[in-house]
Amino acid sequence: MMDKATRLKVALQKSGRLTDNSLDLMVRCGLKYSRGKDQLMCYGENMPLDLLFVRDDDIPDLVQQDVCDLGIVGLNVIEEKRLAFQAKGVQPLFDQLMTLDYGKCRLSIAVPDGVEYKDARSLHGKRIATTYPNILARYLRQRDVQAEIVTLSGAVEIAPRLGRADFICDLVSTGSTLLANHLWEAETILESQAAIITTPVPVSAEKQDWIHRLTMRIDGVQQVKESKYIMLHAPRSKLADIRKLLPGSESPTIVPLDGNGDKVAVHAVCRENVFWETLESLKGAGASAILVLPVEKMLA
Ligand SMILES: Nc1ncnc2c1ncn2[C@@H]1O[C@H](COP(=O)(O)OP(=O)(O)OP(=O)(O)O)[C@@H](O)[C@H]1O
Ligand SMILES: O=P(O)(O)OC[C@H]1O[C@H](OP(=O)(O)OP(=O)(O)O)[C@H](O)[C@@H]1O
Ligand SMILES: [Mg+2]
Repeated sequence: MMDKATRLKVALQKSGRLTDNSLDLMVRCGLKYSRGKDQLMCYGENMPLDLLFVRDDDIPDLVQQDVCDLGIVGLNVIEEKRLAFQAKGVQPLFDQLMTLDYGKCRLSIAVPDGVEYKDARSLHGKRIATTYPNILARYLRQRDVQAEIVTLSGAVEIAPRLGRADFICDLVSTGSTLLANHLWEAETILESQAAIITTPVPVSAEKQDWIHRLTMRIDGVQQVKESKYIMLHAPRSKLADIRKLLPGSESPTIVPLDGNGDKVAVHAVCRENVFWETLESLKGAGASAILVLPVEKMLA
């Protein structure tokens, strides 16, 4: 096992929307861990990698200050911090390594029911409540709109009812929070999902190697989620039709069947979900003995 200085430190959200998915991702990448007594750290038992649990807003700073080598956080927070650093004349040091397939949401302007909104000019001279003042300020600046930004750290959706703002700029996913608060989504200003950020401060060769391995494993984990392995028998004459029906597959393996010159076995990895409709179409095209198997691990 490597010594402390060579162990990767990864910052994750302590408790919130990204926590379960982030921890699950690490486990799928092979991490076995034991949790510290204070619940603030997890120690990797089979990889030189430890997890730190913090507020998501602190993750870019921890990576910026090189306290952590990697952090998993939403693009919304990354962008807000990047702009906040720039506004203070500080060079943002963290780099974006890769995006992840969860935490998908958007930062949108929302308007109280019954209030009109045509385009960004409708915001002119108004008060807008948000947790993302820098992203909103950039949006307004780019459209030459002057408005007052009311920065709140949470519960932004109730600001109009409290008379603190005319509009809000907040995260939306299903839209149910807006609906419950009598607001409607007028415009999206940023699309977001979880991402991994990394310190560009040079790390040791061992750490770099583990960052590379982790990236490859995450790629593999994200790819297998939708992937299926299909096996079927097909008449040689129908192969072209059947190949067209295999969703998102690269060149399939074609194996002759012993004692049956007309038929072959087709094996293919399909990188998209395989629905019953696809199996029915395959059968209709002449396929038989169709098997669909889950893919557990994949390394490109
Ligand atoms: N409704 C949603 N659907 C999907 N992803 C979301 C949703 N809301 C937020 N997110 C993403 O998850 C991140 C964390 O959201 P959460 O609401 O847990 O943050 P928080 O309240 O700021 O937590 P913390 O206590 O860590 O500061 C957001 O920054 C965003 O990237
Ligand atoms: O469009 P929806 O699906 O309703 O999601 C949007 C809501 O989700 C997030 O809050 P979250 O529920 O994570 O709680 P929080 O406000 O305590 O951060 C976000 O801040 C919105 O309020
Ligand atoms: Mg937060």
